Amino acid sequence: MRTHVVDHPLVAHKLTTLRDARTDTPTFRRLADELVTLLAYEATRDVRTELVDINTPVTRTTGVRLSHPRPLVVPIIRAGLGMLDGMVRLLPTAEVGFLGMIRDETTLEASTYANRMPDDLSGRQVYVLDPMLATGGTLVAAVGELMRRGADDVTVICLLAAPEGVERLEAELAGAPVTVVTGALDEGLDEQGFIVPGLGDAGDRMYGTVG
Ligand SMILES: O=P(O)(O)OC[C@H]1O[C@H](OP(=O)(O)OP(=O)(O)O)[C@H](O)[C@@H]1O
Ligand SMILES: O=c1cc[nH]c(=O)[nH]1
Ligand SMILES: [Mg+2]
Repeated sequence: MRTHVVDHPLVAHKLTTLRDARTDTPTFRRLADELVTLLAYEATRDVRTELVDINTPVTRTTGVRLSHPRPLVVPIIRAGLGMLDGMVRLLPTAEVGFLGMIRDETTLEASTYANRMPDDLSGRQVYVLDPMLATGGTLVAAVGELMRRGADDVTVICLLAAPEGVERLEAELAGAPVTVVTGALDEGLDEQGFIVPGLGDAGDRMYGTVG
């Protein structure tokens, strides 16, 4: 597994406002959307392309276009849904699959309550969207489900990651073809499993719910 922390002043600037407890829900959503396009720029560096001949108004030339099979984008419901529009704006031909997952706030165990994805993911580039990589339980389970369906090229895009979560993914997905792209690697987790300094509960802040 490979981890890439995107070191860019615009990412740091937007993350700072996202973290700020005073940031309201509409602004939080807008910033998450903007951040995913910046992170996706880095995460799609190896997206598969093919050569294509076109005519410009001046001459014939060879360019590139996204190739088949189409990439698959998988937001982890709920909070990951807030990253979907920004991602498909960059990859308009992508197919979208869905995983609904919730972390038990006491045991910190992740469970899946919705699963709507293509059966065969072999040969597909898969981009998983989840703003928070905390203990890593959610993403270990999500990537495991993708690999059971034959996925062999998975990129996870997170807004924030904790070192504990990255280490768990490295341990449990050792040797798996997985890349994690994150806007920041934070200090760690608190006793409730929240990322520190973090931004609180991403889903609640994204959708205006409490608890
Ligand atoms: O790395 P982990 O310790 O598993 O925690 C990370 C998960 O927790 C949050 O989801 P949550 O369970 O709060 O669901 P929500 O998106 O519906 O709020 C977050 O969006 C991740 O999916
Ligand atoms: O800090 C955290 C950890 C898990 N899930 C969140 O939404 N925030
Ligand atoms: Mg939540």
